[in-house]
Amino acid sequence: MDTERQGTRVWVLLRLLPYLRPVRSRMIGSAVAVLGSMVCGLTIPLIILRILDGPVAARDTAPLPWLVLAVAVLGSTEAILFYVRRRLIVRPSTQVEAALRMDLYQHLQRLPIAFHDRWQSGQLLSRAVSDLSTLRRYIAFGVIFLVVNTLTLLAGLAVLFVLSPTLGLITLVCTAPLVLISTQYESKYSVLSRRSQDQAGDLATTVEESVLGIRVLKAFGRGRHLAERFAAEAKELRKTELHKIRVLAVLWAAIIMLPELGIGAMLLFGATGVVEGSMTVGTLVAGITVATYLRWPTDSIGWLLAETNDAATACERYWEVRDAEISVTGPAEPKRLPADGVGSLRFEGVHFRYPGAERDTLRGVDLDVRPGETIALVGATGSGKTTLTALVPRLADVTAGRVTIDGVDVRDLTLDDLRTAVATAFEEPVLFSASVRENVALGAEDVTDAQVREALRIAQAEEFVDKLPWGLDTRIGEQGLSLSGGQRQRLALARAVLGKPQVLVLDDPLSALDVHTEAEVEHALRSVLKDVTALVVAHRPSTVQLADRVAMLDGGRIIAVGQHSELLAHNEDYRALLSTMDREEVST
Ligand SMILES: Nc1ncnc2c1ncn2[C@@H]1O[C@H](COP(=O)(O)OP(=O)(O)OP(=O)(O)O)[C@@H](O)[C@H]1O
Repeated sequence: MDTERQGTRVWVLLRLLPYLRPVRSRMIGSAVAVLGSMVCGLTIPLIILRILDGPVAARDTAPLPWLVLAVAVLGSTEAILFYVRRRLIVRPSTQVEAALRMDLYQHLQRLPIAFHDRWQSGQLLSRAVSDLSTLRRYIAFGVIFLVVNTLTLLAGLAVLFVLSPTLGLITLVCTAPLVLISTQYESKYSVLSRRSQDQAGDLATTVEESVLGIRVLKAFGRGRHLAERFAAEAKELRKTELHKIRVLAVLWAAIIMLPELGIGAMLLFGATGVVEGSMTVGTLVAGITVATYLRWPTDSIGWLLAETNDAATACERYWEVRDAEISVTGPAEPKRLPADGVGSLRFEGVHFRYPGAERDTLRGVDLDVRPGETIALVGATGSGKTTLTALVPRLADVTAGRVTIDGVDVRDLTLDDLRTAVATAFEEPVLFSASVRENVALGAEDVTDAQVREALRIAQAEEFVDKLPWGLDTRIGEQGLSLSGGQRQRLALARAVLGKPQVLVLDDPLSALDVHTEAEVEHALRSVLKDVTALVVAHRPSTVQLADRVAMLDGGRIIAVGQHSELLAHNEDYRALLSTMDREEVST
């Protein structure tokens, strides 16, 4: 890895510092505790040396109890400090993880729809969950042990050199290659381990898809095709797992062999030294004990460096999302909607281009939706209807031109004011696993039951909600799966009208419904649209019938505006479009 890249990786980790600041005393305390425990561990061999070269050599047991007591005290302190480290670090590491996760979540809420269109939800989920746990583990363990184990290794080698340069040199000769080998193999292992996780994820997706899509697969007789895909993926995963085991086998062979060779060499040179009188037994035993103590710090360095690598990758993935620009923001000097506003909605010379697209999706749209009027937006698929409606609540911003409500550019309003004035319902009603009340209020504060009931009444949903086992308190499952399509749509409409918005933007609420349910929702829509300015994307002639006027979009431009009957009588393109809508309706 080149130096510049290394530098960037260190930088992404350093960007965590502001999150660590509030917990720095506990982190430092934890590092000091673990350092203290290592010092205790390294001091014990020195007392063994004193025992062997003192009382044992002199055959004098008098100082023995004190020295043994010192070993016991040092041993217990080592254990207690280890415990203290763990206690000190648990809270800060989870606190940092929670703060990072909260900031990520808030950022995701504020990022524009264009961002969410580009990113797979699985990617965001894995960053919010597994990458942040990797970081927590690194903060709680990796970074502290990387520092402390390096210091212990250096201190241990220094002790060995002081005891006997020969023993020090032997340990150094065995330790250096071990650190190198483990660093190299750990990074190989971490690449393989990432690959096997990805492959296991792909395998799980194949299983999930084949279970969810079992009807389609059976109906089309494609079970065999998927089984072959599964077998190929499982084979790849097995290959990676075997590769992982081969890498681990080499690594562990080195981890076991090199220190044992070192101890063999120490025994050879040390025992010769003892026989020749150039080394005491105490020095030899203490040297071997220190060398044995250094095994964990030595073996772990490669693994801790790999953990650092993983943490830097997790961090990079985290900042990638956090650095994504929030392009839709409130204005520095917001304006207010006029108090006597009537809810007129205008598009003036609106252009819009999706980020990265080569041409504009909307190319100069002018449209005036009068107060209280409902305009149905029709056009061939891909003509830009949904895109145009997204500009009103600022799910995206115009590239040129402007959208105004009562003469005020929507970009001059605070996002809160704008989203109080404009309510939206989408073609696919999204409901959350919560009660009916919570789904309708959707986090709006100070909403009374009477208001929720009124919204349900307007959306013709009160009757069926009252028949649910716990009325407003009935929890509806994820995506409202326990409700019918028409019921879900009516709840989404109730949500839209709850705050009595001045402007309603609806993406055809009738399009995904069967004929019977459509009638129920159509009834609801009539009631919802009565007193509000509305722009409704229409995919069906039945939706068009609900509107006062119709605007026809073609290739990102409005090509005709007028009453349905007028357009039907005089506009050839409109008649052609309606006949395709009719055909689609018959075929659904
Ligand atoms: N996130 C996006 N990034 C790039 N291009 C997009 C994006 N979303 C839509 N488009 C493109 O913009 C054009 C207009 O799409 P839009 O969804 O507004 O059409 P529509 O008229 O609502 O179509 P439909 O009737 O099928 O819903 C299409 O060509 C589409 O491919």
